[in-house]
Amino acid sequence: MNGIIHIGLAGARGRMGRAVSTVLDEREGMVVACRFDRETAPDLSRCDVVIDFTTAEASAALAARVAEEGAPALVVGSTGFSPEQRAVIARAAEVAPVVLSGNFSLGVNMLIGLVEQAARRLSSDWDIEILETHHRRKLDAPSGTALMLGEAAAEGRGKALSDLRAAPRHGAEALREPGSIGFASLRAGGVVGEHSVIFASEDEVLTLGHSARDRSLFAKGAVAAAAWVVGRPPGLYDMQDVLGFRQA
Ligand SMILES: NC(=O)C1=CN([C@@H]2O[C@H](COP(=O)(O)OP(=O)(O)OC[C@H]3O[C@@H](n4cnc5c(N)ncnc54)[C@H](OP(=O)(O)O)[C@@H]3O)[C@@H](O)[C@H]2O)C=CC1
Ligand SMILES: O=C(O)C1=N[C@H](C(=O)O)C[C@H](O)C1
Repeated sequence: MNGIIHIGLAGARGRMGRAVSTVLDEREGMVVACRFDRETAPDLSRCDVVIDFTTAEASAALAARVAEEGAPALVVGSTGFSPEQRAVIARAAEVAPVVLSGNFSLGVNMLIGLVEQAARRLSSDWDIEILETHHRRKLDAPSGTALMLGEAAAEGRGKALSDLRAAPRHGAEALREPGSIGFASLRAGGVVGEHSVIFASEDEVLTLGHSARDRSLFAKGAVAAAAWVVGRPPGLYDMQDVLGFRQA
């Protein structure tokens, strides 16, 4: 490896692929060994790690190849996965190190801990609602970040998100279920990514939130994750691991 980390870039022509490319241009010790897109089949043998911002389907297909070939390491930023697609990524993580995160920003990964703590401390008569706003071209909803925040809130309540997640509200049967966690998604213009977690009792409202100003922050986090994951044992990691938040 001669000290240089060889990066594969999946989704290289996309918004995030271009942002990662720009960060790597300035980064010593890392070179882009190959760029993949919809038409190009990746030559995985040329990469130590692939940074992947594509689609849930494309990321699952890439993970299936890693599961077969045992390499390279993966940093997966795509969102909108089905349980089956997540299972394919978990299989890849049995043979190679994989960092999977719906958000690579430091701020959101701090927020996850704060939300978990608030949900744990505030009694269940505080309703929890999660609101996210993204640009008009985003394919999936709720965002991957909103789901991670929902999982943190559910963990604070000692439950799995699947037990507490409210059905989308629409029409006459939309009354709030006590203890549920609701999600709302807005799509507008060029918004990079806004997330709020609202805790509301009868008398007061606590809002914890994060605002992303530029995609480069996700790109910098993904590049940091790539530097961290190369040489790790196989396993499914996330940004809490990369940032060392899980050790404390
Ligand atoms: N974890 C995080 O911090 C962040 C995650 N994201 C997530 O990253 C993903 C990509 O976002 P974004 O860059 O905005 O989206 P874009 O649509 O701009 O880019 C996606 C890219 O993936 C390519 N692609 C699609 N299908 C395949 C395939 N089968 N094989 C290879 N490449 C493929 C597209 O190619 P083509 O143009 O030909 O369709 C496109 O270049 C989304 O899931 C988004 O939610 C985004 C920001 C931050
Ligand atoms: O699609 C995006 O743009 C983003 N997707 C991620 C998500 O689904 O949470 C992260 C970020 O909010 C931007």
